[in-house]
Amino acid sequence: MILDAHPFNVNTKGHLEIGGVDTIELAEKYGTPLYVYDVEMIRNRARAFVQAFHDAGVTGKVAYASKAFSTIAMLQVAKQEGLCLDVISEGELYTALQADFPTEKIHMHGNNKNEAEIAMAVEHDIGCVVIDNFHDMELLDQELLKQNKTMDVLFRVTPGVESETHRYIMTGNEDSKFGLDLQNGQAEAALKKVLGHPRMHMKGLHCHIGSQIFETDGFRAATDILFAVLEEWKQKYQFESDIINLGGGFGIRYTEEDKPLPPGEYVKDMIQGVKENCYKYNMQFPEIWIEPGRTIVGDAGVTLYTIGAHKNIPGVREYYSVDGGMTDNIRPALYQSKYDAVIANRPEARTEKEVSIAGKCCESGDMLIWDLPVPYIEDKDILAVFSTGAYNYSMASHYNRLTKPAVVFIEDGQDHLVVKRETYQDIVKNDLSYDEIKSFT
Ligand SMILES: Cc1ncc(COP(=O)(O)O)c(C=O)c1O
Ligand SMILES: N[C@@H](CCCC[NH3+])C(=O)O
Repeated sequence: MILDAHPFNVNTKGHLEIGGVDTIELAEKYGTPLYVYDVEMIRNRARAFVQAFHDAGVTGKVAYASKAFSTIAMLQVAKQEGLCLDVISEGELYTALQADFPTEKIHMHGNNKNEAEIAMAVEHDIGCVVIDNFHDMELLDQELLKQNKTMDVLFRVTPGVESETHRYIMTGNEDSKFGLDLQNGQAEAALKKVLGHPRMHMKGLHCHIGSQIFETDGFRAATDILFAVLEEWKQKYQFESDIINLGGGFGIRYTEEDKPLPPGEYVKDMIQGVKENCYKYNMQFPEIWIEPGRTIVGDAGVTLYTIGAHKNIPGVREYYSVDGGMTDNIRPALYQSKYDAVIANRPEARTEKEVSIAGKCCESGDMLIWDLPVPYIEDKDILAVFSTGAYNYSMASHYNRLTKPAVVFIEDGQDHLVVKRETYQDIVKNDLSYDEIKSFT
């Protein structure tokens, strides 16, 4: 049964519940589509990563990759759990500042950081900037000079490891827009520029090999490559890395087919890989940093939709449409991602047929789930799609002028609205009418 693959219960009314709260009541109270998060699950994931370092007696930093789901309340949860934070844009940094996130725990990524982003990072004395290319380095240097400050930096490098994942979420391979290339000498040329630099303090290497990865081999391979380079740099430049950042990318369960490792397993294996390399090259043991995004929030999130139109094409397919779609979950259209779902008002009912769940956008590709086993379906049933906590709200759009759904957190058996549903006024608030244009000229 689909429900068995997901950590949610059914209450005495026979309804799906999240953190002890009835999803049907949530749908009635807040409307649909609705993103709902079980905050205890988020906290447990964060704690599992932190605990794994603690258990191993190793200094590690767990930075939540805020791109997965960035809202003020979420970043406050990350802060309460003592995590560090990755941001890749002014908007993500701004959200962190609004959440009063300790700036020294913020790391800035991005393959095209602009002057304003770098200036903001320097102004707020964030923990470090991850240099992705020479353009970054140049801008950072100028800004540090201007503000008369210093900054810790890491280099994001592409180790040339191909992770077993969709091509669009693979990032550690050589042919990637991200990072300084290790093979062709780019990273070494960058190192020469920062060594002994008065304002940039080179702290170590970073790599992120991809996303939704279920085994540890890729991380191990990347670690070996990073250390081989570090050994060369130690010999040539007496450089030793204080930090090794192995990125994020740990897989979660979307459907039964996905077999994720517990967070601690990834960490244990990474630590082992770093230990072996330090021993091999007789190097100091660096701090190990990781950057989980999806694993922290992914399966803690569920999206509730109301089922509307039904189209049966006998012998071909039965479609049910919901009141959201690619605007609140672009992943099936972008990566052919698969999702599980149940009818939240009768999640345990016997399945009778397979149907496909369509969104309401004007795109044939706006499909959320193909061939979902379901019981009988009635108009206005509530569909709960699992594992929508990462890269759904954060990648939402206004296509077809749909408003972005509200976000509700469930904690201690209580529901809290943490992002209001957008209104149509929100949608047009930046539009200028012809009357307004004329008044400017
Ligand atoms: C540099 C970096 N760190 C961390 C992450 C988070 O990845 P995930 O959400 O798969 O853990 C990403 C996104 O893939 C990334 O690009
Ligand atoms: N957004 C992607 C992953 C890429 C994350 C950032 N490098 C997803 O939904 O799976």
